[in-house]
Amino acid sequence: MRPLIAGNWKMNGNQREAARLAEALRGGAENADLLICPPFVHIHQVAALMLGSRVAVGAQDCHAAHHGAHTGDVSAAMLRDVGATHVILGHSERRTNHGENDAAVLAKTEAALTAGLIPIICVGETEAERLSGLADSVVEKQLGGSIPYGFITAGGIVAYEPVWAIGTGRTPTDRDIAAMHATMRTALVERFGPAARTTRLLYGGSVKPSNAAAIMALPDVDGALVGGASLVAEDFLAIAGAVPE
Ligand SMILES: O=C(COP(=O)(O)O)[C@@H](O)CO
Repeated sequence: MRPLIAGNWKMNGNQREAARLAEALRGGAENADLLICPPFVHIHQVAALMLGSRVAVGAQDCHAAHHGAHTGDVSAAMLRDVGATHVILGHSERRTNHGENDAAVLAKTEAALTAGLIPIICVGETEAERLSGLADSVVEKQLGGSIPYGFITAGGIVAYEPVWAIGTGRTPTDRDIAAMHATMRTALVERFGPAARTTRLLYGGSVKPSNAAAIMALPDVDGALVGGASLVAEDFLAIAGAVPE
């Protein structure tokens, strides 16, 4: 399957910086699909700039409700309306800073699917959980609790992001990444059947140009979710360029 390199811009950039970064990515990449996920306030502008390009635009979160009295929140339908096609859900920063649990991620994922957005569900263990030998069971529980039926056929995506690798410059060994992706594939196929063999499984956590080729070559790694390096166009394109042909 064609890999996906997704950039999570997190809470960075003003309008001018967002436009400049988006323009620099407009040409896309040879061997991978590109997705960029700006902050909510830049999605409309960036989606307009990307019209007619091979680069998709997504959001970093959505509310579970379609509309209503939810001060400060944004619905999946609103995101679709301003040009988003994807939404990241259950990122560890949302789970930690906003207390989101698997049930909340499940509800948001259902809302995203209803609105016609492709969800990217993030899962991953803390360092303490890995050191205790709990990484597999933590990720399997997150997958079991946050993925609804309909996710696989809608092209839903899963990102394995060990919490301790996010923004730290540290990554699991290639062997550990491959093992976790195999675990996730098995869990998805057991639950959803053979269709889950083509579900994209992304790796995220300190992906950069220097380690992208090795990570992208691993079995069951179908792309990357990139944070810091996605804010520098040359680095993001270099990561996309590291995808094997
Ligand atoms: O959080 C993520 C990884 O961030 P890095 O800065 O690449 O470690 C992931 O969601 C991409 O944003």
